Amino acid sequence: MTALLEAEGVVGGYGAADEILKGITVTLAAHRMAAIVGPNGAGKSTFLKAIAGLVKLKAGQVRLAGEVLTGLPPRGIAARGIAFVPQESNVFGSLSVRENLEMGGYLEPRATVARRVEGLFTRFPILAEKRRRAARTLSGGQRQILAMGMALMVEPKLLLLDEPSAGLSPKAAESLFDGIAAIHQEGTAILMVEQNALEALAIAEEGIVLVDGRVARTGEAAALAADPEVRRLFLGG
Ligand SMILES: Nc1ncnc2c1ncn2[C@@H]1O[C@H](COP(=O)(O)OP(=O)(O)OP(=O)(O)O)[C@@H](O)[C@H]1O
Repeated sequence: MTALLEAEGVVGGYGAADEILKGITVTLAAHRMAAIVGPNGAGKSTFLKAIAGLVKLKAGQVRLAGEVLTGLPPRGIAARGIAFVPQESNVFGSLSVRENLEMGGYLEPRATVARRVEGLFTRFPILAEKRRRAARTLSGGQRQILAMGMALMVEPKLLLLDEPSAGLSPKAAESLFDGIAAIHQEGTAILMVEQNALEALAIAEEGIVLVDGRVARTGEAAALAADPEVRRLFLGG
């Protein structure tokens, strides 16, 4: 079986600091969910951006279903089925919830957009309830749901989530993780970077521990979360 996502020997970073990622190899099968965890500054967010085409690769390759993505602009990568939800500024504050969702699908035919918006309203009743409200009036958790909803408007094969629970209360984070688990159960592959490592590993199937730009451990998420050495060395106890 061809892996959905293959990152091979990925080296990259920003400007002069072009080796934040020091050779990362990761694969993800279709419909699977992996959580990327590890200490601050390990390069977790940078790795997601490298997959999305927002960080230039100095070496290595990224493939989706066997097709090489390396060198494509972010738009080209998105068109092939990868949707990236950044940590911040991921909704249009002055637009309504419905308009934000419509923006997410602006390249799709109108009837498709209408159908998918209705589907998201069913999946996330809070979005239906607030459909006419400006996105800036939503709570942090609701805004993250909306940002994921916008990404889902193109029915991506792979959803990249950059610290979706950042800044949320524990209760809001829990509810957000329920939403992410539901999206995954409906068949979308997810690669998620999280500070809330144990919560993320609890809903993911696979775990990837990044430390200083390298893969320190990979494995079944539940096994990693239960491993005392992983907890002590990489997850802060
Ligand atoms: N736009 C940028 N320009 C230059 N350096 C950056 C930029 N963004 C991040 N870095 C640096 O890259 C390194 C890795 O950052 P990254 O955000 O990927 O880490 P992380 O593992 O996601 O950790 P955190 O949870 O703290 O965000 C850090 O040293 C950071 O200072």
